[in-house]
Amino acid sequence: MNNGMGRQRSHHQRQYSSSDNSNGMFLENGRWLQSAGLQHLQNNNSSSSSIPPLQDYNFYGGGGGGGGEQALRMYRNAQSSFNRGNEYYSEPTTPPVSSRPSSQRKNGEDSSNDFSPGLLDLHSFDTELLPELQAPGLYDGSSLFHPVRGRSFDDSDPYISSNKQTGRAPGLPDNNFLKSFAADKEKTSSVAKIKVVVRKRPLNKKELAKNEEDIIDTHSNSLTVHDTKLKVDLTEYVEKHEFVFDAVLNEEVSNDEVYRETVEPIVPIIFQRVKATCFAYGQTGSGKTYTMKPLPLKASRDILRLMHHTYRSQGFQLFVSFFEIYGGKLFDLLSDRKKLCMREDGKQQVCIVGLQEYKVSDVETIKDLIEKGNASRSTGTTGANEESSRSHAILQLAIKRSVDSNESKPPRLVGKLSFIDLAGSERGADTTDNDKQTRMEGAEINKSLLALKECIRALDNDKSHIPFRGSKLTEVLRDSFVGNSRTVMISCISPSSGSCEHTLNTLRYADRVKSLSKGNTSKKDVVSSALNLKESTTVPLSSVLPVASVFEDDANDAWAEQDERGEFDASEEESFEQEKPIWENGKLEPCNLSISEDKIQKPNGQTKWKGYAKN
Ligand SMILES: Nc1ncnc2c1ncn2[C@@H]1O[C@H](COP(=O)(O)OP(=O)(O)OP(=O)(O)O)[C@@H](O)[C@H]1O
Repeated sequence: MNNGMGRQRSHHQRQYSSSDNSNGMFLENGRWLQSAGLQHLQNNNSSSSSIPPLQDYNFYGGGGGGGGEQALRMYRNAQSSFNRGNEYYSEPTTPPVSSRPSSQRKNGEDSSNDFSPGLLDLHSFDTELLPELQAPGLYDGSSLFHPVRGRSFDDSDPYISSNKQTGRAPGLPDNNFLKSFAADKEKTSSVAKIKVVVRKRPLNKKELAKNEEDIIDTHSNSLTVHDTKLKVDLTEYVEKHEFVFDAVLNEEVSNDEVYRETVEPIVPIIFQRVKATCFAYGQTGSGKTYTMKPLPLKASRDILRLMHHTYRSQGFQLFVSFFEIYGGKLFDLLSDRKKLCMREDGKQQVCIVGLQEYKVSDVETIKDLIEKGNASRSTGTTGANEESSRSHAILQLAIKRSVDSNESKPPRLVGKLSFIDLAGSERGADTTDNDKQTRMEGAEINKSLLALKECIRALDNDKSHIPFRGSKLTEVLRDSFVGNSRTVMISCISPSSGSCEHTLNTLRYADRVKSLSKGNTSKKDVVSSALNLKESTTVPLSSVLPVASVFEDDANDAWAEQDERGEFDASEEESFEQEKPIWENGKLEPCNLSISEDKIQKPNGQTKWKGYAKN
């Protein structure tokens, strides 16, 4: 865990930083905001930035003629130019977090412009999705341009109000709106249920100092692990393991690209009654927190953009909650680590009683909340990571809407996007120099990760009973795997030879999750396992020859291919299916893989393996 806000780095101490350490938090903001590509948010006084004129990019493909992809590209272009201009939506009427200490907040405050926490409980219907997205007159077009009754989001939106002044009707032209709504529905069904992405981090200083080698070769959506082993006669040989995923991101990929590949495609479908989850899995120190930390802020920025633009006048509201599971118990990270209870209602929906939800309408407030939550997380030092997450942290962005535009009733959940930064998993061997509490934490963490694996296995085997109750983590994750849900798993791996065993475990785990994907047949599973079996080939280390480094060039080539990948949709699932015969027919068939390997030594001690066929 690398969120050092307001935290001391004393060994074996759990730090529960209080949220009032805002100065430290803001000082540290810059570092991770930069990694999130949101450095413009660093200046807390920047809320006066002017709002750029927005055009209707018909984000969901309205306009016909394959407009979906084009619209998405235009939207992305708009986003990047928007970001380059260091501008973002802000709600000047929303007080910053720091001005409203939790002690002064009253539960149930319900001003749409207030930074108002709400309590999640069993009676608020929060866990049940709004049955159908019903914009008034949506399909008959009769009242498309009638603003919803009561206070809707755009009432306080400076951009929208300026539109009103210029006489432009709120809402999109009806044809486009209807088309885009229909396209939304299509879009929802076209996004794959489970997407598994692997991210390889660079070798760190410790690994370089130990002369550990980079044993992972990445391609566009596959990777090879070069596992050096010893025979009984102590001669070394290399075993190669090939894996195929939806995407493989190498050490040169930025957090922005990670977002584009993983979360960005699922943001729009949250408005279509979908619960989506993005979680990072991997050994301690593999980069889970580094990967997960920027994602919620980027996602909220896009959600707010959609709320302000595509879905304006629809009465959507965004709520943020942030809690952690530590030692099998739940703590509210936005409410002074208040202990929470998890309950199941009659419909087997999991409710977290007492969890504070904050209604938010600008990126700045969300940033402050995320900072506050991160500063309250439990971290500790393990043998493998100085700032290791000792908890599973769950940040949820919930989109809600008032029923029948009736503001007196609590808003109902439309969709939800959950981000889970899983605690680092450790082997017993890694814990030898840790104290008892750290070891017990490790055991608890391993238990929940094991429970997660059991659930995945049960789902994989179409078992009628899924052991979600095996841990708090799996109870929380339950709606990620069942019903109208989408899951993105980011498997983080270290490239170093010293982590080979962990890396293989992570990749096998990810392979297992991938096999849950919609449309995966047993045939595919067989192919998949056969694939990895066939491609585990051995090469004597004596054949390894040190030659000049071509590492940089190769990596760049690989990433030119990666960059050209379009948005993630069902066709990716299909292409995954379609790629199988290619694999079987020899593009990466065993003969290609068993050709002798050249091990190329880089000046910095990294190694580039060559000799496989690129796909
Ligand atoms: N892709 C990356 N590029 C550069 N540095 C990275 C990358 N991934 C991780 N790191 C660095 O590696 C270190 C460990 O990363 P991080 O804390 O995210 O690991 P973790 O998997 O969350 O560990 P734990 O499970 O113990 O919390 C951090 O210093 C982080 O900055």
